[in-house]
Amino acid sequence: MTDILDSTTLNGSQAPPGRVDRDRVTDLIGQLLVAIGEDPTREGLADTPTRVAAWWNEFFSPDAAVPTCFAEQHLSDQLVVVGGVSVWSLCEHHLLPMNLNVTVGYVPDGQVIGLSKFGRVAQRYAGRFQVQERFTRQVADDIALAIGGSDVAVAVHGTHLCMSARGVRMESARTTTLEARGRFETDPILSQQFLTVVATQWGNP
Ligand SMILES: Nc1nc2c(ncn2[C@@H]2O[C@H](COP(=O)(O)OP(=O)(O)OP(=O)(O)O)[C@@H](O)[C@H]2O)c(=O)[nH]1
Ligand SMILES: [Zn+2]
Repeated sequence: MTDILDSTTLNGSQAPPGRVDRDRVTDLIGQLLVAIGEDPTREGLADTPTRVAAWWNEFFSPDAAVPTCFAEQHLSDQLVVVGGVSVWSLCEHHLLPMNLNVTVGYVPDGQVIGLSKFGRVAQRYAGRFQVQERFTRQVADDIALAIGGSDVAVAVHGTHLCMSARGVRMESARTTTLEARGRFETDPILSQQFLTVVATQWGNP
């Protein structure tokens, strides 16, 4: 397990993905089809390598800028929670999809973050090979950077196809990760308020 979850990959400093060589991927997918006993020239598969290469190109997100913030001097004590941010990533152990349902909470201190940016931050880190724990930390890091403070909480509810559709085959298994920083770590009332909103948003999936 150590090589899967070591401190290098969990510390949020993962390099952004590089450029996809679509011609090479197309060629390799054709080879993969042969290797698993298929005929890549048959009608139904003829365009599959090109489509799969297009998908890999689409999957890897470009690196994004720091989220836009707006000055709101009078706001310094309000809990803001943005939920329903659902993104698809790929687990880096099996290259199978994971759905990550993200809820972010923060306390503005003189500025607020543009609401769409929570989705953009989540998409940025979903568009690479991931483990849920690292994704959760990376989202928290970016939001903390944007607000220039540490009062940030990120909760992620994950469904991993590598656990549901193969291997141990537990369809209902869900993984929850929570990164609570600053006042979300030290203030039990704020923490409870955030978790109550999270529970309300997630319902009983
Ligand atoms: N901690 C963590 N583990 C993950 C995540 N995604 C997948 N995994 C796990 O990564 C592990 C890989 O284990 P291995 O023993 O190397 O691979 P495997 O033989 O295919 O394991 P099984 O999935 O148990 O069949 C599995 O336990 C997966 O459930 C994730 O986001 N976080
Ligand atoms: Zn996996």
